[in-house]
Amino acid sequence: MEYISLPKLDKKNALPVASLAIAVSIVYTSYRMFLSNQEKKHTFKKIPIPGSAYPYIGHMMSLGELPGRTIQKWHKELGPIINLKMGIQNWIAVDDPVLAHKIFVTNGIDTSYRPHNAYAFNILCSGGKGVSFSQPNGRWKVTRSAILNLLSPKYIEKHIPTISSGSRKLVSDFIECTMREGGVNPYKYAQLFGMNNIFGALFGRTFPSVEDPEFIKLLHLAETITTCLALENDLPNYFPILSVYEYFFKSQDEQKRFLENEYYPFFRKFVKEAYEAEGSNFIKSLTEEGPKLSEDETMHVALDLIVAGTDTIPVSLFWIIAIMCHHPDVQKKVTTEIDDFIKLNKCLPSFHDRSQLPYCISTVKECMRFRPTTSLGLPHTTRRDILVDDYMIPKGSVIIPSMESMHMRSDVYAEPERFMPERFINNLKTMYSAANGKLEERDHYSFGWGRRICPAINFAEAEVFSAFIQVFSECYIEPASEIFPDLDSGVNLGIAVSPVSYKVKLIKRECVYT
Ligand code: HEM
Repeated sequence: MEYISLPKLDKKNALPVASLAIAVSIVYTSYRMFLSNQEKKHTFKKIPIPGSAYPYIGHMMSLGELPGRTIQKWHKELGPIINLKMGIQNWIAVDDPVLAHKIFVTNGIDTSYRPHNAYAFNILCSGGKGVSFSQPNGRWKVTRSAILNLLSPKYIEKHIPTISSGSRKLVSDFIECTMREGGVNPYKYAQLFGMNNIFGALFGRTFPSVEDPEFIKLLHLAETITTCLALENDLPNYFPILSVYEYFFKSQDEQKRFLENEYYPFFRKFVKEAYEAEGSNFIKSLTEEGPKLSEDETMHVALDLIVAGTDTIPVSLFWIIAIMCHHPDVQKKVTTEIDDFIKLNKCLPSFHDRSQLPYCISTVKECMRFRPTTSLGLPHTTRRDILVDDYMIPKGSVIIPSMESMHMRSDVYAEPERFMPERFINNLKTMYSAANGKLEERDHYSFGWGRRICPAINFAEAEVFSAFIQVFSECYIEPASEIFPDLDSGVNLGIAVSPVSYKVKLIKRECVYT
C-alpha cells in the first residue's frame, strides 16, 4: 500500500497553510453571514397589499373620488401600514402616529425627499426652485429657513394687524351676504381672507374684495396649479407609457405656456412692485439679506406660499363653520367664553390671549382633528431602503401619512367618531409647539412631519384662531334651510379635501364688544 506523504509543518511551510486556513474560514464565515442575512430578509414583516389591485394599473382605479377614505378603509382591514401599487410606483401608507414618527422624523434624513412629479418638478418649480417640491438640498434649507423666519412665532405680531382686519372683513361679508341672500357660502370669502393674509405678509398689500380682478386672476391661477397637481392629471408619473400621449398632445407644453405667458408675468409684476416699495418687505429680504435668492427663485418661493396658503386656510374654515353649524351646544360654550373675556378685558381676544380661551382652543383643535384639511398630507419618498419596526420600506417608495385615518384611530383618540372639543382641554399648547414637540404631546397631525413639516403652522393657527374668534364674537351659525352642511362627503381639490358646497346663515348676535 502506498501512502501519500504529507508535507511536514515546519516553519517554512506553516505560514502559507495558516493563511489558507484563515482565508477559508473568512470565506466560510462570510458565506454563513450572507446566508443568515438572506434568512433575515425573509423575516421582515410583510406590508399587506389591499386586494383590489389590477395588473399594471394596480390600485389606481380602486382609490375612488376620495382616496383618503378608501385608504382609511384599507387600514381598518389590514393594519397601520399598507402597500399600494400605483402603476410603476410603490406607495406605502401609514396611519399609526408612532410608526409615522419613526419613518418621517427618526429616519427624516432619508425620508424628507419629495417623489418625482413631472408637473410639480419640471413645470411648476422650473426644475427644483421654491420650497414645496424641491429636494432637501442646501438651497432648499436656506429658503425654508427664510420662510420659517417670516412666519415664525417671533414675528407673528407683525402679521396680526392684517389678519385681524381680514377677520373683521370676513365676518362682515358673511353677515351682509346672509342678510342679502338669506344664506352664505363662506368659501370664497374665506379664500379672500387666506390670500390676503399671505399676500400681505409677502408683498405688504391686500385685495379689497372678492370681486377685485387681480384677486380673481390670482385665485384662478392658484386653483389651476392645484388641479394640475392632482393625481389624475400627471399620469405619466405612474404609467411611463403615457408619455407617448404627452409626445403627441404636448399637454405639458401647454401647461408650461400657461405658466410662462400668464402666471409668471402676472406674478413678476407683484415681485417688482415689492422691490420698488418703500421700507422693508419679505420679497426684498429674500434677495438682499439672508439667502440672497435670484429674482426667479424669489418668485418661486412667493408662488409656493401663495399656492400653499390659498386652499388650506379656506378649506379649514369651511370645515369649521360646517361642523359648528351641527353643534349649537358647542357654539354656546364658545360664545360664553369669548363674552366673558370681552367683559373682563374690554377688547376682543387676540392670538396673544389664546391661553385665556381654553374651550375655543380645544374646539379649533378638535375641528382640525375631526375633519383634517388634507386627508393624505404631502407625499415623501425615501432615498434608500429603510427598516422600521421590521418593515422594510424600499428605496424610492412614495410614503403617505394617512391623516384622515390616523385622526380616527380609537387607540389614539377615545370615541374618534364623536366631535368632542373637551378631549384637548389639557393640551392647550399652540399647534406649532405640539407639532414640533414630543410625539406624546401632539394634538393632531394635520401639519405633517419632520423636516418637511408645514413651515406656516404658527401663521395658519393665528389666522384660523382670529377668524374663529371674530365669527363667534359677532354671530351664531344656523343652517340656511332644513339641510345641514354634509360632514360625511368631501370634494377632492388636489391636495386639500373640502366639504361639499353648502350655505349657512351667520346671524348677528348681541355683541358685548362695542
Ligand atoms: C390649516 C392650514 C394648513 C395646513 C393643514 C397645512 C398642512 C401642510 C402639510 C400637511 C404639509 C406637508 C408636510 C409634509 O410634507 O410632511 C405642508 C407643507 C407646506 N405648507 Fe402648509 N398647511 C397649512 C397652511 C399653510 C399656509 C397658510 C402656508 C403659507 C403661508 C403653508 C405653507 C406650506 C409650505 C411652503 C409647505 C412645504 C414645506 C416643504 O416642503 O418643506 N401652509 N402644509
